[in-house]
Amino acid sequence: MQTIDFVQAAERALLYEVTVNPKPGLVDPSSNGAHSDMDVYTFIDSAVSLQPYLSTAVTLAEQFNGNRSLTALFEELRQAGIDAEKDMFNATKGVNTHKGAVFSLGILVCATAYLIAQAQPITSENVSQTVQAMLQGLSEHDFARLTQKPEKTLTAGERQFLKYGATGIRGQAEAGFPVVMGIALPYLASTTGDMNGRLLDTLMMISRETEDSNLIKRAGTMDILPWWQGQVDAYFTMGGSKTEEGLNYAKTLDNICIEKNLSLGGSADLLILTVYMAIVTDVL
Ligand SMILES: CC(C)(COP(=O)(O)OP(=O)(O)OC[C@H]1O[C@@H](n2cnc3c(N)ncnc32)[C@H](O[C@H]2O[C@H](COP(=O)(O)OP(=O)(O)OP(=O)(O)O)[C@@H](O)[C@H]2O)[C@@H]1O)[C@@H](O)C(=O)NCCC(=O)NCCS
Ligand SMILES: Nc1ncnc2[nH]cnc12
Repeated sequence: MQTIDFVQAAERALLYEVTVNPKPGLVDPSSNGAHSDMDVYTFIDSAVSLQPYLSTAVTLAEQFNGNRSLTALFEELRQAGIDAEKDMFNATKGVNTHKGAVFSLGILVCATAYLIAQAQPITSENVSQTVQAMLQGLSEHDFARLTQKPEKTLTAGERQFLKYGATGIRGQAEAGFPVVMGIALPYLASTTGDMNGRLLDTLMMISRETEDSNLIKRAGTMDILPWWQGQVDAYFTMGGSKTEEGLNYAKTLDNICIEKNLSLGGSADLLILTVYMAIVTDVL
């Protein structure tokens, strides 16, 4: 059986993501992007605050009675995730750094620890299938009674489901994270060069393929998605992180995002998941 420190892998993934630069609209060591209330130190504090929760995700998986449905494992994890969100907000003094990651990374840590506990290999196919089994019926459950919820209390993801039918993070997770497993991880594996460039290009690739509810919320329209795809295509046409022109364009995109108050929080979360998977499958 493989010996993997899942918590360390998850912490590395959180810290690698915030370090990558220049990320358009997002926080990194050279820019706070379109976020006036946080910086890279806020993310370090947030990442460290999640350690106990990530350990709990491993323990829940290891102690799970395999005769029950995996949806029961997710329900236990979700309770722990709600507490972890509070720890995160305490650590960041109320700023939302890793709300999406608490959910998504917790699921991946739990799914990978479960596979090892069941003496199964960690492959993207196995992880994706385990996640799908854990989250079966999630969108239907969460979106079922939204029309009865007071308008003011709706989250960005809930609003976008009602307005556009976009299932956001829930849809992505329930499908076993296809952008991570099918696009981002193979893409990262195919890249060469320095770590920062490889991860920056992977983030840009992810953002091209994702309905990022953070981007849609900030823009106030789904029309932002084709516009953003055009920007990413221009970045890659210039050679991406491999050329000075491409890197300068990433900086230009950061300035455009700051000016338009746009951010790619959902894509950043998917990069965290991709790095986590890359570490536990020896791609990185
Ligand atoms: C399922 C939960 C994630 C809760 O979902 P919720 O409906 O509360 O939130 P969403 O708006 O759907 O988005 C959650 C975060 O997921 C990230 N994300 C967005 N799109 C995707 C995607 N396509 N794939 C993966 N991940 C995605 C994103 O996180 C990042 O952005 C954050 C900032 O975004 P946002 O929250 O929109 O913005 P604000 O904080 O308001 O500030 P501004 O930046 O706009 O100023 C950043 O932190 C990243 O992490 C989305 O934010 C889960 O939390 C859950 O299950 N909660 C418990 C709920 C529950 O059980 N309720 C009980 C009834 S069922
Ligand atoms: N680097 C980052 N900047 C802003 N929001 C994020 N959510 C996850 N990572 C982020």
